[in-house]
Amino acid sequence: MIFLIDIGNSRIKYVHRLEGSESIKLSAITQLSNIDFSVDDFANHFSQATKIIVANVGSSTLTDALKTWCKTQNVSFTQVFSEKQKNNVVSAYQDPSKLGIDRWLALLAAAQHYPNKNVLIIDAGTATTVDFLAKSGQHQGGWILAGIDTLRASLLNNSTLVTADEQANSAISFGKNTNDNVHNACWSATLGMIQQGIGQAQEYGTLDVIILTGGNGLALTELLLTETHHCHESIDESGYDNDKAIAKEIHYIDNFIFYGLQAYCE
Ligand SMILES: Nc1ncnc2c1ncn2[C@@H]1O[C@H](COP(=O)(O)OP(=O)(O)O)[C@@H](O)[C@H]1O
Ligand SMILES: CC(C)(COP(=O)(O)O)[C@@H](O)C(=O)NCCC(=O)O
Ligand SMILES: [K+]
Repeated sequence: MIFLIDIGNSRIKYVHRLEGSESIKLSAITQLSNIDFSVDDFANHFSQATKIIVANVGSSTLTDALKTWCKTQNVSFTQVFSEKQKNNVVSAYQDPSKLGIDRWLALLAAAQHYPNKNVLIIDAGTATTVDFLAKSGQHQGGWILAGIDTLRASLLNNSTLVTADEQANSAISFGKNTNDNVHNACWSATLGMIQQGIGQAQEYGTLDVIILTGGNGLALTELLLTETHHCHESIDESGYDNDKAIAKEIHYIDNFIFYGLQAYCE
């Protein structure tokens, strides 16, 4: 059984490939907090593995241990790294090896799922990243912002009277207590970056697809759909659409980077 593993700075996520007859399907995602996962867990999770393909943006401790474990179990181990080019995708980075492998894999997945389309990718995890892939396959770069939880933690760790709960549902209305002021600002700032990213992407022409993924991807997709007009809703008296559609398609895909990892299975 082939396992595809994505190690982020907060959570480890993995799927295994369901070798079907016609097309390769992926299992549901298993998601574990990094603090709840260690060498002792490998046998529990990967005992059926014949091959492991891993992408890691965290410390190498886990991947070093996993590589050793695979050797003892006679399991094939491959760790993937960002490249200058793969298939028709070309990295924008001056040093392509420095682009987060999760971002690189999402670019490959976007090119495979939406060929010849302008695609904006938002991966909302420990950090919220934005990447723009032009229809030519040329990555145009992006942004890295502290993720929703990271924004909140940075504020709490650097102030005295500011307090906030661990998690709160996503909202961007003005808060009337400290907790809501902190939480709603994190969501509003992140949504604002996404809206700025849409504007930057539209400089390259029609934005065909927006993909959101990552732990906070679903909440941000819902916010984007409700808070931003995504269709021609208002025509002013001059008859001009004064509200350009932001994209033809907006999708939340929770296991998006695993499709990019698939490109390294062959
Ligand atoms: N059930 C959950 N467990 C942990 N984090 C969650 C959960 N649901 C949403 N999140 C949010 O997702 C973020 C982690 O997303 P993820 O994409 O797994 O991060 P990374 O790839 O950086 O490890 C957390 O910071 C938190 O804000
Ligand atoms: C920005 C990231 C930390 C996001 O990772 P995550 O939020 O999934 O932990 C990761 O893509 C990364 O480590 N990037 C390297 C720096 C760069 O992409 O320029
Ligand atoms: K991630």
